[in-house]
Amino acid sequence: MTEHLTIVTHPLVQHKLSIMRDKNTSTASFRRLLHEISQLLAYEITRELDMTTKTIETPMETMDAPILEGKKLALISILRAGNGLLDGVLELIPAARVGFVGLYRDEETLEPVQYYFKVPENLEDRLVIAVDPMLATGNSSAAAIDLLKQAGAKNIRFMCLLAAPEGVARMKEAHPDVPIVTASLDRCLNDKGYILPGLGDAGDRMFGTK
Ligand SMILES: O=P(O)(O)OC[C@H]1O[C@H](OP(=O)(O)OP(=O)(O)O)[C@H](O)[C@@H]1O
Ligand SMILES: O=c1cc[nH]c(=O)[nH]1
Ligand SMILES: [Mg+2]
Repeated sequence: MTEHLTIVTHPLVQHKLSIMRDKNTSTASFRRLLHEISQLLAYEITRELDMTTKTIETPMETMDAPILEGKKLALISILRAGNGLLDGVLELIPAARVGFVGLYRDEETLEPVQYYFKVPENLEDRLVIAVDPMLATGNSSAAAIDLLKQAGAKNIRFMCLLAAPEGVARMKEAHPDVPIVTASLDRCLNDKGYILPGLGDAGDRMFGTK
């Protein structure tokens, strides 16, 4: 991908996102819509995957059919809210390897606190797609991508549902080589680091906590 930021403006994505933003939307609906949107974002983030061909026999004749090239992908969920995007993408790319980076944001400092890290081997040979619905200050995603690079990842893309301009700028400074695919670039952060207009705390809304 060449663009640093891609906003998926497809009407289906935007319609589903508006329902998710509504504070009266239930936990069950929120989770289902995030699952659906994850697949539409996956369609965009995988648009330029490298292809090769394989010779196959159709019932009619022989053909060189297009297939994905290279090693399998690695999908990395930034816990816990990343899991809301993970399953949908994994349905589309069932052979992908999966890793987890456990981070939560300290509510006072807005700095990420790491509690877990487990990723597939040979990250350097894989396309790595990191997923987290919210890019707010960018501290969590920048830290997660630091860890993935330390583990060897070289070709990384980041998928989120909502991005704040502050988070996009932070990512561009820290990781200019990591393209971001999002459903929306929102207005700004509030003084507690929440995205406006946003949708609240994605983890709490999808898991019914708080
Ligand atoms: O860009 P930032 O300012 O770092 O904020 C974004 C982070 O905040 C949320 O996670 P949270 O800390 O709420 O943890 P959770 O996923 O366990 O709910 C979200 O899922 C991101 O990981
Ligand atoms: O608005 C925000 C910001 C960070 N994390 C969330 O879940 N929501
Ligand atoms: Mg998180």
